[in-house]
Amino acid sequence: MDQPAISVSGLRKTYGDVQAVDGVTFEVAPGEFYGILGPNGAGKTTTLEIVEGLRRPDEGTAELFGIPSWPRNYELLRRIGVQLQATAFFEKLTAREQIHTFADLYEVPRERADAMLESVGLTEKADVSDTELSGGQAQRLSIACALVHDPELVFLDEPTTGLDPQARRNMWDLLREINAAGRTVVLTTHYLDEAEVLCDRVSIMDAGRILRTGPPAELISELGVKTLEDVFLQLTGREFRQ
Ligand SMILES: Nc1ncnc2c1ncn2[C@@H]1O[C@H](COP(=O)(O)OP(=O)(O)OP(=O)(O)O)[C@@H](O)[C@H]1O
Repeated sequence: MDQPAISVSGLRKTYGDVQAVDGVTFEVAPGEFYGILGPNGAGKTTTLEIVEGLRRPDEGTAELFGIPSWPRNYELLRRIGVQLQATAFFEKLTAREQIHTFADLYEVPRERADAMLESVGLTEKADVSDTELSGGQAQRLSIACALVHDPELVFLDEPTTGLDPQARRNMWDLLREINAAGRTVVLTTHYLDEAEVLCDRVSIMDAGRILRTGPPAELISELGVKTLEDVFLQLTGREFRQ
C-alpha cells in the first residue's frame, strides 16, 4: 500500500465501566471507500471520533496521512471533512447561509460553497431555513458543508439514517460521486446492504472489536453465505438488528 490515508493501531477507549473500543487496528488506502459496520453501541462512533482527532484514546495510535490525529493537528483539519449530524447546524440560517459560514471558517470562496450546494442538488433550497429541509435534504447539506474545503478524506457517520428508500438511493449516488472524485471515504452505517453495494472493504465491529475486515464479496464467499447480514450472524451467533 502507498502511504495509508488512515492507519490505526491498538485503539482502546473506556467510558466508566464500558469498554467502548477494545483493541481496534485497521488501515485505509488512499481513494478507498471503507465502511465500519456494527449494531448500536458497537463502538463505531467512538472509533471515528478518535481517528478524526476529536477524542483521545486511552491506548493506541491513529494516523492520517502519516500524521498523528492526537494531539489535534490543525494541518490535518484542512485535509479532512467530517459530516456533522444535521442537528449540529448553526441555528436559524438558510441552507446557503449555513454553507457560507463553513466556507468562511475554512477561508474558501463563497462561490465554491454555492457550487457544492449545486452538486448536492440543493440550489433550489438555498433560501430555505435548514429546519424546513427534509431529512434527505438536511443530510445532503451536512455533506456539502463537510466537502466545502475540498478535503482528501471524508468521514460520514450514518449518512442515510432516517431516509426513505428513494432518498437513500439518491444518497448512494452522491457518495459514489464523492469517492469517484478521488476522495477517500469512511462510512459508518447500520445498513449492511448499503455497505455491500458501496464499500471496497468493510470492517465488522461488535462490542468494541473488529471481528473481520475485507471486501464484502470476499467475506461473504469466505463464510459461504449470501449476504453481510449472514456474515454477522456467523461471526457473532446473533442476528444483526438495525
Ligand atoms: N460519551 C460517552 N460516555 C459514556 N459512554 C459512552 C459515551 N459515548 C459512547 N458511550 C458508550 O460506548 C459504547 C460505544 O458507543 P458508540 O457510540 O461508539 O457506538 P456506535 O457503534 O457508534 O453506536 P450507534 O450505532 O448507536 O451510534 C456504547 O456502549 C455507548 O453507550
